[in-house]
Amino acid sequence: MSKFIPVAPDLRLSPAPKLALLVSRFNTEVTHGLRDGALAWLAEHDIHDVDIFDAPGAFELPLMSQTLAKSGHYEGVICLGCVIKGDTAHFEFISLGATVGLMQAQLNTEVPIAFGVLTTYNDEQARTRSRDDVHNKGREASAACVESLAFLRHIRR
Ligand SMILES: Nc1c(NC[C@H](O)[C@H](O)[C@H](O)CO)[nH]c(=O)[nH]c1=O
Ligand SMILES: CC(=O)[C@@H](O)COP(=O)(O)O
Repeated sequence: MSKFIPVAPDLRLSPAPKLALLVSRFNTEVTHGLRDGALAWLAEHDIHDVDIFDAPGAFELPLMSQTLAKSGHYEGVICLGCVIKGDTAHFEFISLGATVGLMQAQLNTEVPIAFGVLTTYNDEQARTRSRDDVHNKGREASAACVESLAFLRHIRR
């Protein structure tokens, strides 16, 4: 018979993990909202040991996050960014590069790398996902990173 194995139901980990938060400067008014949401969620879960780094844009996130993950200093990396559709195909390439690159980095390093990158059709969609409320996607990225690393701790113990 199958059984459900809850690994860390309340996501309060002991010892608390050290994390890296990598924040794209492109569309800063949005990415800083994501950053604040991510940090708020972490603080609510007693995670305070977080090093914050800037990235120029979403396209740079894969290499920079892979380097952070490989450094051995961090148990998880949370990437935050915002790509908003413009007039050209640029949006598709940046979004695809970031998505595929972050997945590759996560699998290459076996360190959780959260994808907190908005890929929206307009400014309003980006604003509603980066406000100081429960819909903030930075909060979601922090939760995903911590849940993944709780799982990895449990399986690798
Ligand atoms: N247009 C957006 C970008 N573009 C910049 C790229 O991410 C990159 O920094 C540049 O191509 C140099 O390599 N970045 C975003 O994060 N969001 C955008 O909407
Ligand atoms: C991510 C984008 O598409 C945007 O910043 C670039 O705009 P455009 O396609 O109008 O050059």
